[in-house]
Amino acid sequence: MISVQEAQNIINQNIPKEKHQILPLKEAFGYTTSEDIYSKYNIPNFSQSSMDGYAIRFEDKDLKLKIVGEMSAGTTEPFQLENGTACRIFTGAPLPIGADTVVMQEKIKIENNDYLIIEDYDLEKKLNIRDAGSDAKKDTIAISKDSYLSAAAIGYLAGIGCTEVPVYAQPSVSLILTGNELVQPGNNLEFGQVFESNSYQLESVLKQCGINSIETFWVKDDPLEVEKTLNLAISKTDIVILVGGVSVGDYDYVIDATKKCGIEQQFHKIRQKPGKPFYFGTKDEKLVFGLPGNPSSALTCFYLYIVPVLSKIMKRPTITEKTKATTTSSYKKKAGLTHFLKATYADGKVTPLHAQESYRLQSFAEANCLMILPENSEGCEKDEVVEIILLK
Ligand SMILES: Nc1nc2c(c(=O)[nH]1)N[C@H]1C(S)=C(S)[C@@H](COP(=O)(O)OP(=O)(O)OC[C@H]3O[C@@H](n4cnc5c(N)ncnc54)[C@H](O)[C@@H]3O)O[C@H]1N2
Ligand code: MOO
Repeated sequence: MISVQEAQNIINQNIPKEKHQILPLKEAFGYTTSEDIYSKYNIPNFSQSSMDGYAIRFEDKDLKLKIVGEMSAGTTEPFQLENGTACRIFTGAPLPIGADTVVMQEKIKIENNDYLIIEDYDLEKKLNIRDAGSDAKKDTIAISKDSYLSAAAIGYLAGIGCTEVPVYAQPSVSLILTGNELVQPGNNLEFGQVFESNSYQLESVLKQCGINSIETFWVKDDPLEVEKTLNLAISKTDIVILVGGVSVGDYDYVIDATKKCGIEQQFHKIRQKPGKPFYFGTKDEKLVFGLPGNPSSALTCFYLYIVPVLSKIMKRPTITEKTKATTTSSYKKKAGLTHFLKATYADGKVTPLHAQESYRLQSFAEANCLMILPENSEGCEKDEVVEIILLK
């Protein structure tokens, strides 16, 4: 058995190089750019009014100005503004040639229907004008390499006319759920049967990590079936996650199957609770994880070991964050294993929940963090500062 830190180090040493792909802009949300993105246009590509009002030459601000012409958003015909005149203008419209300032319509008076008197004592030259190229300059970097594409970033790229984005590719993932006892929700639960919940939580958290390409297989505790499915999964996808059957029982065939499929074991079993029987292996650039079947153990191991891998491959912000908090109660444990307790965190304080057993998901459903009690500790006292992993 190895320590949590050793397990994390071994996984880190085996993370494959990131791959690149070009995606249509509409599909790029949640990815990270793998190259600098240049703007092909000045945005805005003309001097633009940011208010409904009147375009003027600033030097004319104290004159009575004759209102000539109108510019509305979408006007494509240029208009020349002469001295001593003003032009009606609306938000988003191009500025007439010669105009350098826009006065809001709330700050003027109209005389004799078509004469403008300005009553804006704070008026400054260039007020209410968006300069050409002020949001993006032609042939300069609009969004740099390694930027996370949030909703706003996608909107910005659309606004500069971008249609395709170079991004770090997402790995494809297979999930293999093993167990004779498993039935899908929706069926009657017969004696000895268990509703299959791991695929539900793992598909959800994979999606949260930005993985859409997920192939899910359910197999019986049958050595040949496990081996055949693992061979298929590893030939088709970059990452394979087996669930259940990684322990020492007579029906736990996963470790044998990995050997038969030529997967090189990097480690099996970690000094931690829950999740002690966690397995990690590699085949060429492909990664194989064996999560313990107990749902709480499976999800804890996923957060600890698979979330960081996905975030590194895709250079995406991770959905977990390590920080410190003060305990609201004591918790006792034996030295020997690192414990990850389902807990709630608020205002700098962490409270371990009841129901820490690894078959139970009830407390996990309530938890927003995992509280870490190190291998050699015998627990914690109330008001002690401990490390926690926030789950976003
Ligand atoms: N003699 C020993 N027995 C066990 C040890 C050990 O060290 N010595 N370790 C225990 C620990 S810790 C864990 S964790 C489990 C892990 O076992 P497996 O990975 O082999 O998982 P299974 O036996 O297949 O299942 C465990 C448990 O989880 C339920 N399960 C499995 N898959 C699902 C699923 N998709 N959805 C919902 N529930 C699932 C399954 O029914 C079992 O109750 O081994 C201990 N034993
Ligand atoms: O370590 Mo197991 O994952 O606690 O039940």
